[in-house]
Amino acid sequence: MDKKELRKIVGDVRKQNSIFSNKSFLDNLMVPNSIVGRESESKKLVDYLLSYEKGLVVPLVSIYGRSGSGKSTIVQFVCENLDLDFCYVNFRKAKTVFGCVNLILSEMGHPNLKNAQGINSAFLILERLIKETLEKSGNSLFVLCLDEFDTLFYDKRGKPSDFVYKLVVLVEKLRALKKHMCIVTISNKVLSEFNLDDRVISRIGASEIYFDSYSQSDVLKIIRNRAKKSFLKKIDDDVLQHCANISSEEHGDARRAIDLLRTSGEIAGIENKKISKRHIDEAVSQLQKNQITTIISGGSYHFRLACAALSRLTYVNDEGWHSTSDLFKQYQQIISSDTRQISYRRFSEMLVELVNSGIAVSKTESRGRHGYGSQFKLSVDPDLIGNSCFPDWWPSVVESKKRKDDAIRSMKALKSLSFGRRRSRFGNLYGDLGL
Ligand SMILES: Nc1ncnc2c1ncn2[C@@H]1O[C@H](COP(=O)(O)OP(=O)(O)OP(=O)(O)O)[C@@H](O)[C@H]1O
Repeated sequence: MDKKELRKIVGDVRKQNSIFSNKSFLDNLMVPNSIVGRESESKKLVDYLLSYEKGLVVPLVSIYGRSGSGKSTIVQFVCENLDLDFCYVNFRKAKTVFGCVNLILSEMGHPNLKNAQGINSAFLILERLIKETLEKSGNSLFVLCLDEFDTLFYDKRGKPSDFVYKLVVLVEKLRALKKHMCIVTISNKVLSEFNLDDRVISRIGASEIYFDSYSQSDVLKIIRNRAKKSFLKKIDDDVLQHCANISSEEHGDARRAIDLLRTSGEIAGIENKKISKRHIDEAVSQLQKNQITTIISGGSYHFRLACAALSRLTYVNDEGWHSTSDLFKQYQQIISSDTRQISYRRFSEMLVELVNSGIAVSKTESRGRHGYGSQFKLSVDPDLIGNSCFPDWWPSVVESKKRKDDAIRSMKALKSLSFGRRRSRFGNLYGDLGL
């Protein structure tokens, strides 16, 4: 790249941003100054937390619901506006249980620990940091918010339940000092779906707050508010409605709506035009492409093979649902001969990862006397997945599909031709027979 090319990139980016007055209102990580609705969920959380004023707070509150339903936002908004100390951590970046502990420590200003230092010493440090924080502020309640709590349970070798147990023990230790701590877990799943030990379940109780998906009109209110603050010119309401409709197709998702609004603004900015419905539609495909590329580039070689196996079967056979065993066979065909295969069991876990990342959906189906088995279906375009996984290999799949389709077409043509010929040769006979 030379200076001229860089100048062009800078110009394009400025153009892209030209229609915004303040893009920070379209940042999904920012906690807004005001919240649309969600009074009853906020009240429930305040009820749980403020019960410390009467001497007892529940050790754990589980917040759960669909993505983009405002869980993280409401938890942070409530914590920021009450007299308490809190630490908000998103586990998304952690790969192990120990990594999760390190994320908490780092959020509290402590350098990362090495695995060899062990989880017990990590918890001793955490206890000290929490006590110091409460002493410094004079507050009596510390809230530990653990977002994307499910990540903890992806660590098959670690002991997620033990991690939660240690946190609950910490709550009890603080209680003995007349200080309080509440763990707030945030996830798409209900707590009972996690594999927690009985000793943990009996201690944490069942304090849950469910966040229902937003309705289309809730989403519209949220983006109307953001659009007013972030764009230089007013956006037509039918464009905002289109954006809210798309973001509520599956379930009301405020995050998706805000992302769509920002991306369509960037596309319209490059074209130097006002945002229209077309820009929203283009943003839909651009975001999907970006999301898939991020997931796939972050996945292991075997994860990409699992994606490729599902894409190939879907694309070549024009079929939706595929069993684990068919997908495993496909995986074995695609994998390069010099690479060691993963086991069938590990492969089925990988298919679950595919579902968790939103690339596929699954269902359980009866196989008669062979019990029940899982079936998987791609939720995005196979061409997009195939190309993102193995761009050198995918064209050969497209080519083989083309050959297969051509062969089917020729067969059909041949059949109709031979039938036509037969008709013409026996035309009179058919006619005489009234056929
Ligand atoms: N009630 C609301 N009022 C204003 N903005 C909201 C509201 N609910 C959600 N948002 C905005 O929508 C986006 C997504 O919200 P949030 O991250 O809280 O959802 P979530 O339920 O935690 O999603 P996920 O499960 O995917 O983490 C954020 O930009 C947030 O500011």
